[in-house]
Amino acid sequence: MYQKIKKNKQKPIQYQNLNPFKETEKKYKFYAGLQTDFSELIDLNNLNEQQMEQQGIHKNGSVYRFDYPQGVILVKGFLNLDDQIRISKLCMNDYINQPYRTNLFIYKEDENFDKFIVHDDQKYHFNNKIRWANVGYQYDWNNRHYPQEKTQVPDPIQEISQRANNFLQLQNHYQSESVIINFYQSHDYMTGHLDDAELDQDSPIYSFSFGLSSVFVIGGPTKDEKPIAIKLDSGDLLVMSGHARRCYHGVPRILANSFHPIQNPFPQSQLDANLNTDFHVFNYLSEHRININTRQVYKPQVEQ
Ligand SMILES: O=C(O)CCC(=O)C(=O)O
Ligand SMILES: [Fe+2]
Repeated sequence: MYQKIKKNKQKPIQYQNLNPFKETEKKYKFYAGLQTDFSELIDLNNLNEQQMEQQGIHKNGSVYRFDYPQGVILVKGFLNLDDQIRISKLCMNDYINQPYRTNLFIYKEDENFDKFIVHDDQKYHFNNKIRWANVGYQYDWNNRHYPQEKTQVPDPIQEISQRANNFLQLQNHYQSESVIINFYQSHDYMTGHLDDAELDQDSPIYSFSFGLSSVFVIGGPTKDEKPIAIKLDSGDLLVMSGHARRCYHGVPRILANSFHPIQNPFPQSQLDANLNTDFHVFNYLSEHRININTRQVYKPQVEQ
């Protein structure tokens, strides 16, 4: 199911008796002038072994498996910076064009939208009205199902999906069939939802993060279960497998000023008149977040 990425209206929700899921979303949302308590946010860069044990998190190299919700797996730094820039550039330049679809195409606001354009050495432009793009099987909004028609999932996205599945060995055959690419500005958020449109509710969702870090919340099959909140950084792979595939999740917060790759590929000394698009993509990523999540819509042909 696609969720509209929403602009933050900057007003705390006032209702009483919020369910536990909404309560957590509210806690992490950005409200101008209000401080957020991040003390319960799980940042795997900063947890020691004892804290991980207390929270039911099992580490093996860069892979973190969660007891709750069962089936959540986070691989830190799964994609290196080159991959992050290469794939983000494709999202911004290619995957927003026909035959793929975006929210603008569906809502017919403006089909001749601008795409990512480098104006000059210093500037880039991306039409921020584009909130999401969909490649692969196209979800039919009017009839609320996946139609048979489909575009091809582009090779670079197939490749990272296969790489994720091979790395974690979650199932023998994984076919990336429908992919949503979300574009977030720094005050955007995505409300809690289930991804329940796919007939295959058992194959994992592989979800890749690019650019600004975010607060990702995931709870249970209803909003009555209190979710956990995990910090996702650029390059991370978040997996919703098994039980977690059917759990409510969302992104209540994008964290401003949080994109700090260890090595800067564009040191000032190398910046000259030949600036390439990669530099602009890098700058875009320091002010925005891109998420790619891939689903298998139908059951794999070959049984496990
Ligand atoms: O942006 C994210 O990390 C999650 C996106 C998501 O849940 C979705 O597109 O269904
Ligand atoms: Fe989702």
